[in-house]
Amino acid sequence: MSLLVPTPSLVPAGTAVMPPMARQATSIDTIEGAKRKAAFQAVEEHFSNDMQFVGIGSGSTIIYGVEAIKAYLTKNPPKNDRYIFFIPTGFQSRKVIEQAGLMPMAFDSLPEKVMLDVAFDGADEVDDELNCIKGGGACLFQEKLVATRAKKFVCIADYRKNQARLMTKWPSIPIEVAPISHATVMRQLKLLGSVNPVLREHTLAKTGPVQTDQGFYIIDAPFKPLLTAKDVAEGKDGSGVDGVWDVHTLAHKIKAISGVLEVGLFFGPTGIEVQAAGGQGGQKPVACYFGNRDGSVVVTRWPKEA
Ligand SMILES: O=C[C@H](O)[C@H](O)[C@H](O)COP(=O)(O)O
Repeated sequence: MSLLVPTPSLVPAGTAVMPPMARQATSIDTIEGAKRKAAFQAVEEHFSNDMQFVGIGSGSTIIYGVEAIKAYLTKNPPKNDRYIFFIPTGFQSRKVIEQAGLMPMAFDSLPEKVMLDVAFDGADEVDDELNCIKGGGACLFQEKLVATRAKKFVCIADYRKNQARLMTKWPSIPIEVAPISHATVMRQLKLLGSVNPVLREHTLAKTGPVQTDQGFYIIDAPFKPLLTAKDVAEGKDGSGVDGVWDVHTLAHKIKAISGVLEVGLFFGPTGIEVQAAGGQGGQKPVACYFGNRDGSVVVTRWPKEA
């Protein structure tokens, strides 16, 4: 049976509004099963009951991540009734944590020196170097804050998200902007080579632009497929000539536009190195778990195994 990808019941209506081209007809059972399988494997390999602070991302896939954490903790409760605190990346994420009976802690309540033991999240597309596009559900800013604060970031997705380069199947880069600046940011994005950036609106157009948890807007900016660091090392030009960019250069260019709060490109170092790098790109995952149609899970790790 071929149906539209469902809005998960835990996602408040109007929150997870995907860019138009992402709404593809697909088999619900297969995709949801693939995501769930990937989530359980990711949690099995990266979560344990002696952790103290755990980041929880947003979207439909992370719901299975929380289900897997809950299942693990039911079998293996933390010793001495100790709490594990789960740091959400937005409203939906907090609801998912609460509904699982886990203990949320606001990002800005974290003790100053604390690093999260791990942060789990989904992605819209992941390339060969584990750079990610995120923000399909309009949650990229808090996701980047939380990922940047984690000792390791682990991504959970399905096979559709696994591409050699970003912008292969996913149509656009989500960019969170201050409402007053949206028109000027769109003009600047066109100058960078984005052919038709659009202000994301609710499906019901009369309700206006989608607003993020910060009350900001999202612009979805299409670009040509983005070059990886390997492409650049091999001599390909990612400086924007003919609208061809590499991930790092484009992310920095967009972030520098006045009015941009955050760009939905996660790149840069992994783990604790991120702090030294100032957290510019968020961080990319140390591993991404892609659930497949046949029930298998492909794991890509960074740095790549030899
Ligand atoms: O803004 C939303 C987040 O970046 C999500 O993690 C991303 O869109 C993936 O969502 P889903 O798991 O629903 O595909």
